Order: sequence, then structure tokens, then C-alpha cells
Amino acid sequence: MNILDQIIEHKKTEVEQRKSLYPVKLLEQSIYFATQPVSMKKYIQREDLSGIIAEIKRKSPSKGVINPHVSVERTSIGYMQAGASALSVLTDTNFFGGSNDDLTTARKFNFCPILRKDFTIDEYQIVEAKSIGADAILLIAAALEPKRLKALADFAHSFKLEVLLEVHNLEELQASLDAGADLMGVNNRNLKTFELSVEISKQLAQHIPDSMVKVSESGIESVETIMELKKYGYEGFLMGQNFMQHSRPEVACKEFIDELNKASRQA
Ligand SMILES: O=C(O)c1ccccc1NCC(=O)[C@H](O)[C@H](O)COP(=O)(O)O
Repeated sequence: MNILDQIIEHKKTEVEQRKSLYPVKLLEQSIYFATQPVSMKKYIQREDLSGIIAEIKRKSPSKGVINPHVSVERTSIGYMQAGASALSVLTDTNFFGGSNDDLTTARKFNFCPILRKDFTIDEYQIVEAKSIGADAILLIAAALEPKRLKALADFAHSFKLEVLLEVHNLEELQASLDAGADLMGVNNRNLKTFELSVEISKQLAQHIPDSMVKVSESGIESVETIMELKKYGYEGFLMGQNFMQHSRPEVACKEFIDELNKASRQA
């Protein structure tokens, strides 16, 4: 079994356990439906922000332990002060060391779009995402049938959550174009083999309709890469490890965005 299959198998068990521990009715009670979510799509397109979706990632299957004791409060505030457009918080515990508490902490201290980065396979997780304060969820084409992608995207929209749909190849992209996602993410990392190549984003760009906000995800390490991806129409850039591998991720993020702003002014 590849790592994505392992994650999904584990997630199925985890979701069933959570359903009996915290029944969906209970989650629904904690949702304040009148609260308007903060649009990740709009923030990514804001001229005064960098387009970077800065991630809180404690560990990962490909890298192992990255920054297990990170302060979510300090890092999330620092990321946003540095000029990030949005936050991504990995809430999976088993493979990424995150938790729902990480997201609620980020929510408590920031008014900005927050992506709940998890492996969504069930409607329950969407209600849960809303109940912990997320503005957007991730759906992964490699993990779900096209019909299921659409059903989950529709369900997320009914809770006023935006959907970042992630693909890694042309087949997945074409099969998921009708799912109704708000943002199309191209993951440069193959989640089955961990192979990384930013070329994937470049190759798939022309196949993504102009009406969709394009996000390039994973393995982004330099300002030059972002400047290059912008030429292909990318407006969002999901970055985790590059910041999180520093003891002060928010400082690394600020240095990166300052350099990016300088490069953008000179372009
Ligand atoms: O990062 C992994 O090793 C990984 C393995 C299996 C499934 C998902 C994985 N990562 C999730 C992500 O997509 C990344 O955290 C995100 O795009 C940021 O990537 P990076 O900047 O390379 O940390």
C-alpha cells in the first residue's frame, strides 16, 4: 500500500471513531452559521498580499519530524504579519502531528482565510472543519472518485466553505473539472512516491480554466520559482516545509516575502 492509501485507510477508522465520540449533532451546535467565512480565493487575489498560503506542518511522511513543538499562536500571527495571503493548518495527527486544536488556535488569533489541510473523505469532516473555524477545505483527486469530489464540494459549499481541489496529473485534473471547486491546486509532490517536481505545475497550467484560481503546492523553495510560476498564471503558492524547517518559521516567511516583494517590484 502506498502512503496515500495508508493515510486514507487510517482516516476511515479515525472518522468513524470521531463520529461516535463527537456526534455530528454536537458539532452542528457549535457552528455559528451567521459567521461569514473569509474567502481564500479573494485573499489570494489581493494585490497587496503575496499569494503565499503559509502552512503549519509539524511532521510529514516524506520529511519526518520538522518542527514538532512549533507555537501555532506565534507562527500563525507572524506568517500573516509577514504578508501571507492565507494559512494552511494540517490537522491530521497520525501522519502530520497536527490537531484540530492547532486550527482553533490559529483561528483565535487571526482574521484571515484558514485552510483545514486534512484528508477529507466524509461529510462529517466538513461539519468538523466548519465547527473548528476553517474557511476552506482540501479535496484530493487522487483519493476520491469524481462523483464523490462533487458531492463533498457541494456539501462544503452548503456550509459556506471554499474548496481547494488538489490534482497531480492531467487525468485527475480533467476528471475533476466539474466538481465545482473554488481553487485548483496542483501538487508538485506525488503523494504515492514523494517525487517532487515544480514542472508538474507548469505542465498542467494550460489545462486549468482561466476562471479558476490556480494554486501551486509543495516543494517551493525559492522566490525565482514563484516568479516563474506566476508566468504560468499561478496566484497561490502553498508552502510548508521551507518555512517550518526553521526554528522561527515566521521569520523565514518574512525574509522570503520581503525578497519576493523586491523581485516583483523589479519585474
Ligand atoms: O508532505 C508530505 O510528505 C505529504 C505526504 C503525503 C501526503 C501529503 C503530504 N503533504 C501535504 C502537502 O500537500 C504539503 O504539506 C503542502 O503542499 C506543503 O508542501 P511543502 O511546502 O513541500 O511542505
